[in-house]
Amino acid sequence: MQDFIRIEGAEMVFDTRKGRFHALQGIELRIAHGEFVSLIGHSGCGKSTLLNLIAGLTRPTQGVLLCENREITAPGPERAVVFQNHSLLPWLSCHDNVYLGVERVFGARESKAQLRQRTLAALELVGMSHAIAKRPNEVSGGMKQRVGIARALAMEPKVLLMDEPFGALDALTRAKLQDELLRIVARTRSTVVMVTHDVDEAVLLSDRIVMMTNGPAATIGEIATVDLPRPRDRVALAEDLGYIRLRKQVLDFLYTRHGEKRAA
Ligand SMILES: Nc1ncnc2c1ncn2[C@@H]1O[C@H](COP(=O)(O)OP(=O)(O)OP(=O)(O)O)[C@@H](O)[C@H]1O
Repeated sequence: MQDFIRIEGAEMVFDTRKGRFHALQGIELRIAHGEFVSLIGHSGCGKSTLLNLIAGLTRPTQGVLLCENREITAPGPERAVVFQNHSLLPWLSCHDNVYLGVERVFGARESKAQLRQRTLAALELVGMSHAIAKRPNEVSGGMKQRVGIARALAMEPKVLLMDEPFGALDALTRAKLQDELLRIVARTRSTVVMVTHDVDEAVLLSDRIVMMTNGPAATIGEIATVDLPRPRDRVALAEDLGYIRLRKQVLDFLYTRHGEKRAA
């Protein structure tokens, strides 16, 4: 399998007012084209820091990150990011929020009609065709998140980087969007790297789950391969022995072997 993203010996040290803070060390990871990889670990272990390195929003203090054999040195349209809080522009309609991203990527070579077509197709993919004229404050949290995902998908990124994309949603909306993401990714065959705190979400969606140790100097502790067949059905999986085993493997890692350190 050809590596699509390669992370070699990545380390991240932040300069803070209290001195240097060693967030990540010795990160080695290879992600194949079309793979869905989750990053899971306790709060503050460095999941977002690692995602930001892949996004090119920050540079590692040591090591190298490559996307298709090219070093990642800055953000690029081939690596779209979806954040927990949708980050839509409040003064633009849902349509225009997506259109803006589409225009940035394809505006130089495509007509306005083509750009509009891309925008509408992406909004349809996430089930938001009915609300294209609404502004973000006129739709629910789950709908805003869908528009954020549509904006990222419409830019046809080679990799979708998601930082707890469903973290701010209620459990039912979250389940619905997870199922939708499963369908979308099956259709688009996107490569996805997703940060999550949610063990069930990680097992349901991923091909591999990257479990991170606690910081400071967090690193990859273990990687679980999720060999459950797709398409996956959350209700059927609840009784699947493979699913239960994987869930336990991640829970053991997080709570038995790498329990969160508590202040005394
Ligand atoms: N710009 C920064 N400057 C200084 N320290 C930082 C910076 N960004 C992150 N950190 C520190 O690095 C560590 C990892 O942070 P990060 O946000 O990556 O963790 P996380 O696993 O994503 O946490 P959470 O699950 O709570 O979102 C934390 O201790 C955080 O305080």
